[in-house]
Amino acid sequence: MTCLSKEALLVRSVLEERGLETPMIGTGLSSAEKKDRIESHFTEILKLLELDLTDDSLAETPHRIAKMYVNEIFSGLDYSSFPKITLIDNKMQVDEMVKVSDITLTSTCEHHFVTIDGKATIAYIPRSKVIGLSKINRIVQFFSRRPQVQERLTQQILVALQTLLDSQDVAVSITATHYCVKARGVMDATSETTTTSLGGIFKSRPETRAEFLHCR
Ligand SMILES: Nc1nc2c(ncn2[C@@H]2O[C@H](COP(=O)(O)OP(=O)(O)OP(=O)(O)O)[C@@H](O)[C@H]2O)c(=O)[nH]1
Ligand SMILES: [Zn+2]
Repeated sequence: MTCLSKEALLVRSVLEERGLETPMIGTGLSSAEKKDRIESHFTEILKLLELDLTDDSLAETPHRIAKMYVNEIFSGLDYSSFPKITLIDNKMQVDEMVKVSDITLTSTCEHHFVTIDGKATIAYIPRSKVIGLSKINRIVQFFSRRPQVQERLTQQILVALQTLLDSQDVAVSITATHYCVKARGVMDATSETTTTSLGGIFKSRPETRAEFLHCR
């Protein structure tokens, strides 16, 4: 069994406590076992669609999907993929907002298992700790690599950062295109969805909230 980092364990326990963890059941299966089983089920799905799996283009598709689910697009279901977090003491006494804009976000809609394609903007006010910038992008990436609803994704990122920074003063905004809205169903090619989660001073102080929401 992989040993989880103390940051991964802490974030998971706070999300569970707050009822924000992705609903999961434990199977006890290894990654290799999961991939084997997913491959075999996808073989059945493709056959039910009457696709010929002896065709050289399709033959490896169940295997590719299994690998993609476990190693890539759903790897954030496993806390052993939680990023290594670098925090440094705020010796430089930064007390103004640090904001990272337009973070690439690619996730998967849990209702239809198609892509959510968006961008995240994240800000925090440093207190005792400053976080390595790329770690913010990596946390976005980790929680995006799950079947998601955008509202939960936004909250998970907020609470993970609040926990790691030991401060409530964090803000997260996500704007995304849902391919379940764009490429099927209602077929709306232009609408975007914005979700925002604000903590601490971002919620309580209108000027800070406005600076986050309106200034680039
Ligand atoms: N709140 C929220 N809803 C989402 C998200 N992703 C997809 N949905 C919605 O989930 C709903 C599922 O509704 P259903 O009526 O069960 O599914 P459906 O028959 O495929 O519905 P249509 O998409 O309207 O064709 C749809 O309205 C989706 O647009 C998300 O991130 N947040
Ligand atoms: Zn959907």
